[in-house]
Amino acid sequence: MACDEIITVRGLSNAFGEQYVHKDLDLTVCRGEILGVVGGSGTGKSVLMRSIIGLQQPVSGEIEVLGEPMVDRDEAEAKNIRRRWGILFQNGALFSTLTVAENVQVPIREYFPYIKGELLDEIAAYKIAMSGLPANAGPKYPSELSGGMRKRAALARALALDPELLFLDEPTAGLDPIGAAAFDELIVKLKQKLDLTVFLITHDLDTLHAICDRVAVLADQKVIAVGTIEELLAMDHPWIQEYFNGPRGRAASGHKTGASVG
Ligand SMILES: Nc1ncnc2c1ncn2[C@@H]1O[C@H](COP(=O)(O)OP(=O)(O)OP(=O)(O)O)[C@@H](O)[C@H]1O
Repeated sequence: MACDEIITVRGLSNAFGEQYVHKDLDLTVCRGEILGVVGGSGTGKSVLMRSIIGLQQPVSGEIEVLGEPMVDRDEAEAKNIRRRWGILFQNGALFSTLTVAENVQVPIREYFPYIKGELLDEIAAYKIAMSGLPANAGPKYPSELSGGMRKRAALARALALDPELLFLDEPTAGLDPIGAAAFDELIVKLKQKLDLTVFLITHDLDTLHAICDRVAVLADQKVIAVGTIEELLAMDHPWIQEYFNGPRGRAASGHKTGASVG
């Protein structure tokens, strides 16, 4: 099937001082897919995500998201584009002094200040339910939630503005295997219901096998390969072989969850 490009990265280079994280990196994400992004620690997965969402100014290269160029956009234009995606940062990044419901309301208040009172509460409650949290989670503070519930609360906030695109940075890190599998299933369900495209950074081999349509591998400052796990396994790159075909990779391929992609 032809790829309807929702994210296009061409010739991207990122550096901190003299240290290059990416050099001439290319990546395409197709509308409707769950793209897994993997790579060793420090290969620049988070920096890549930050570049795509406009939080990291690249040294060079072009980035287009939802048909809009992202590099050097002025703030007003960038703000309009930002409302079309949701982000779940690595640590959840919830505001600790706000309740779950108030956290979910933050982006709605920012972009739709005329939505107030009961309607605002209802939208937040709907997003909280959609993320698989009980209704009584709304008035709780992040510190009163388990790690898994905090992830779901952060997901509810990421879904607040009905995004077309969802960025997830290691969503299952720190969850027990049952919690992680449940989170994977939730992502697939939401993707199908809401027609989402998902950019998913993960180290979790179970997640890759269970829900990703394609996987992009970062190494040597580039995306060295993109494809289904089967396609990647056919490549003889040592990191890919060790990662997917090592003991943990083989175990994960035999323990897929009931989640399916569609
Ligand atoms: N703000 C920053 N200032 C300086 N260096 C940074 C900054 N952010 C990231 N880096 C460096 O860029 C490199 C890539 O970092 P990044 O967080 O993207 O890696 P990652 O692949 O997401 O790693 P992990 O899997 O451990 O989360 C690292 O060497 C890191 O130290």
